[in-house]
Amino acid sequence: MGRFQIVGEDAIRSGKCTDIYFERVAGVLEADDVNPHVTMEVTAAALPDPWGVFCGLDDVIRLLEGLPVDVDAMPEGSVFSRNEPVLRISGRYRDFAVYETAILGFLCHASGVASAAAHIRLAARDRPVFSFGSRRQHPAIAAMIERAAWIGGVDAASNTCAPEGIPLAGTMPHAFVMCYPQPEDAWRAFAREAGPEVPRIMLCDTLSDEKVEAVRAAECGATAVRLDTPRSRRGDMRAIIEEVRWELDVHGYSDVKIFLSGGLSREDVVAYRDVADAFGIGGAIANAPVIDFSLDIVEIEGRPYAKRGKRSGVKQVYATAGGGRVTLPLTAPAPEGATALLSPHVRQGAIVARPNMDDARERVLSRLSGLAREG
Ligand SMILES: O=P(O)(O)OC[C@H]1O[C@H](OP(=O)(O)OP(=O)(O)O)[C@H](O)[C@@H]1O
Repeated sequence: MGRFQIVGEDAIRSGKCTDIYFERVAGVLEADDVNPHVTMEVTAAALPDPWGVFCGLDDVIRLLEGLPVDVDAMPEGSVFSRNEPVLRISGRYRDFAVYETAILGFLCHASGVASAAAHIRLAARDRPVFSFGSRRQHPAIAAMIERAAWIGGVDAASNTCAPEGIPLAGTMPHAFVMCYPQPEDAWRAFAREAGPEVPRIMLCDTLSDEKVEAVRAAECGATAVRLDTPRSRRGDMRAIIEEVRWELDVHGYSDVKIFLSGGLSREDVVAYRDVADAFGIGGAIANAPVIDFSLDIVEIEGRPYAKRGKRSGVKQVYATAGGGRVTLPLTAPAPEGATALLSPHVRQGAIVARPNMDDARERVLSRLSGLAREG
């Protein structure tokens, strides 16, 4: 262990970050010379919503690279439903059993964040959504959080360790405003000194009423005002936003946008999307419930075999020509005009297809626009 309570990449990669029961049974299997060829599938038996967004595959592939296994999976950014296999691994059990903990950890967490981001992206309609929640999670996983949020459809992320290519967004902390004698001094300084690429979004709730500060910030050069108070206004927030909008308009600042943040939930986004112009979302994305994926044997030595509650046999998920989805045994003929969703990613340890973050995001956004059209 180093300076922080963090498990290093080497420990994860070598299978040392695992549940102890895998190590205990590995010794038993080895002593008995038992090592069957198995296929295991990743499925979620229940979801917090009717659909989720599959994410975390990139890390799983990097983890399994070099092992004598085959991996087939849906592409990252695929929308999936309960009981649909999103990934399958084939190989000799002892060769990869110890990685189950890390495989599920990668997928459960990233898919939970991506799913929450996608549901909020859908709820926000045309309003921009920014990921502000890396401070709600361990800093060691900030890149994962921001990548999953980006794939889920947010428009930008706040953490400077977000993977390259994700646009960064941020305004100013309350502490910055409080470093100056008055908020106006802080806003003027920001308007004067921040780089030309930085939007002049002024935080307007530090000392006075939001509508008073909003008009003053507009006078100091704000292009948008950030209201970070929904959490503390206990049900009056909509009236406050409308009042701020009114005051900005009557004072000649109808082009100044209203940016909302602070403890926002998906329900808040629905409630305020007609009066707020953009949303900064922290915990509702970063602290999303994980997807409860499990990794189960469905075939041993070519024979369908599964524990109670799981369907035996290797499966394929098809997107049908009519826009539906069906899960069938891999041995069954594909429905006419259907597209198979699980495709090869690793063959005997060699990566044959690598996820692309932006393609994954496009996949989500395209599905969300379909869902939005369906209403
Ligand atoms: O509330 P969440 O949705 O989880 O989003 C993260 C919050 O963190 C920041 O506020 P914070 O009060 O921590 O700091 P600040 O006042 O300096 O911005 C940011 O302004 C959001 O309000």
